Amino acid sequence: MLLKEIPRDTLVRPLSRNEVVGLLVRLTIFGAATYFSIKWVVDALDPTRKQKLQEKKKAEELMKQIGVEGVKLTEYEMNIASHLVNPRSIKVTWRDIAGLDDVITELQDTVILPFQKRHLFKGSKLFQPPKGVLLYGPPGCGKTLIAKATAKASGCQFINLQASTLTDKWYGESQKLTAAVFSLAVKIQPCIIFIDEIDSFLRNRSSLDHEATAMMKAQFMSLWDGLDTGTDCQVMVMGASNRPQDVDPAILRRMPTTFQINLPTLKQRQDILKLILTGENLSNAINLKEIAEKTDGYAGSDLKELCRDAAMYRVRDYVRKQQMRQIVQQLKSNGENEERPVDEDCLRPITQIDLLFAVEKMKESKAATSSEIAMREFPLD
Ligand SMILES: Nc1ncnc2c1ncn2[C@@H]1O[C@H](COP(=O)(O)OP(=O)(O)OP(=O)(O)O)[C@@H](O)[C@H]1O
Repeated sequence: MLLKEIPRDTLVRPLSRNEVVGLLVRLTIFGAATYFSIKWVVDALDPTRKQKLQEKKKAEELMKQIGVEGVKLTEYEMNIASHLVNPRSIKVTWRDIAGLDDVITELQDTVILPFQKRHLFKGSKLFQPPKGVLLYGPPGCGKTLIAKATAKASGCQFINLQASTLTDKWYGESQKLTAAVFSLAVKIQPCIIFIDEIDSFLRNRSSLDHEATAMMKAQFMSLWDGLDTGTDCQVMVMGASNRPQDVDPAILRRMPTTFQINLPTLKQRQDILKLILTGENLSNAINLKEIAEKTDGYAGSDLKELCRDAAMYRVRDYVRKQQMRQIVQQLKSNGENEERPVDEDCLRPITQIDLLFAVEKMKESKAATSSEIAMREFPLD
């Protein structure tokens, strides 16, 4: 029907109440349908939608596990929450760390006590847990172990933040995620934000930095400073680094509490070996001091690898012995194809010779890798 065909009276007369209500209902339905259609199209076009849904699900499960319920999280906080570690699920305790008693005692006094005895320190800015702690030293010496044991002992929530979580995102997203790290930590406090290899994440700022990276670092620092405002804020950033000299000095200033975790001394190596071999079937003639003496310059992770290797020799021996027995049994049964069960069913104990073999093997592989690195650093042509 054309507009001019509509009677003039109908056009100029005021609308009745029912007509206004009907118009409003139609407009509302149309608006809602348009909104949901656009939202559906935008969601369908979002390349990260699937990942976001997975992260949301994981985050919700983790929040439930750690007993934080009824806290409303934004989409970005959900993303960060998927990196939460339930302190109760952490297996590492102080007893799993050998030779670092001094570091552990100091950590207990300066970091864990203020978290555990919150009521004693309430209201005082001086007795808050430090806002930043740095663990530094060569690789494989127990920094990650210490961070995990700290989270377990303090009972704090633990955000295990990977640099890539913040840096791999689209332009602008990394800043929103950085903000979410701190806002989430405050919502679920007491909380430790752990950043392994902090040197690669918050390294010396340079003019070569991408604009987004530079902004993210500046924002990280200002949010970190913001934690200082409340006396009851129980959030701490804990960084671990093999190369503290590469960490931005402005970041280092924010981590005044530092713990140096060096390569283990002779006594510490002996303690680490003893701990690693606890519960294993060892021969009586084991002399761990001799092994510790032969492993100068080895990290805790090297000692673990060495013990694993030593333990494997007896497995190889066992398998060979089994094979020999089978051959002998087959020969004895004069070609009868019948397979007899092999009686011996346990491994022999780990011996000193196994450990010494493992030391020699590791020395060779260390020499080979260091000469390979030297070749890479000083190419022949
Ligand atoms: N003091 C120690 N006591 C017991 N085990 C140790 C100790 N130090 C290292 N280890 C062993 O070495 C492994 C690696 O240690 P960890 O990951 O904590 O080292 P890291 O210093 O964080 O190394 P990276 O810098 O490479 O991350 C541990 O899982 C543990 O088995």
